[in-house]
Amino acid sequence: MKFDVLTLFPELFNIVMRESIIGRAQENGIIKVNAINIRDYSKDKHKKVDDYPFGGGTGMVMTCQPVIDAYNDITKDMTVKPKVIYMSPQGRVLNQKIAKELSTEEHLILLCGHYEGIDERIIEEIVDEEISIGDYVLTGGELPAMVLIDCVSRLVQGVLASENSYSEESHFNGLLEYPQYTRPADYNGKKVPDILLSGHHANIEKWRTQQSIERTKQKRPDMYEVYERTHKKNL
Ligand SMILES: Nc1nonc1C(=O)NC1CCNCC1
Repeated sequence: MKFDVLTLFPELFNIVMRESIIGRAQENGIIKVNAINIRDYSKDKHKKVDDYPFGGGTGMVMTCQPVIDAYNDITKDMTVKPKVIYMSPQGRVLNQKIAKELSTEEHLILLCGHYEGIDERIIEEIVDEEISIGDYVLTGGELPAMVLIDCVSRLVQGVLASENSYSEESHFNGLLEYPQYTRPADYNGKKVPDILLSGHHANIEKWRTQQSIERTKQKRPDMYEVYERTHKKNL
């Protein structure tokens, strides 16, 4: 899976996306993150990429020309144009279900805004979808793009050790994940639940499912309500 990222700060991606699981997935050729510097496409003699908003107002707006030319350049030889996602607080809020959907795409182009925002005509011209990482406002779209790349990439086959790595995680099955423990079995008098030391896998699985249901009910009643509706008979 390939991510082309249109950004004013490509170095952020070159540093963060070469570490840990995502970095290894890139080394193994399973995913590719290609950051493109929008500023390189500016035709302004000072390489400007923003300007004052028509109608007044504070802050600056990213101009059309560099972004559209960057998009046209990276897609000029593509017969099938990849989906373009603009990271924006106005988009649908990213969740595990959306991440799963996006993980089936071969190629995505992510557009990172900066300043107050981008000229609306960019959205009209090249953007297929806006996605938000939450209802708050950041200084740039780079962190949201990295969040999306991370949560989508880990669902791509071969990135994690096995599918089991995420199939019981929070949000994957509509529940929050059960509590996790590792050695030592007794830490400062805090003991690991005996069931986890029993070696009885069926009982362990039952306990874990019950723990997931209970903590979802307690921490995310909104999620629990959906789970209860769809699993009424089993509860
Ligand atoms: N929340 C967000 N999810 O995706 N992008 C988000 C965001 O706050 N973007 C900023 C909005 C103001 N201009 C700079 C970028």
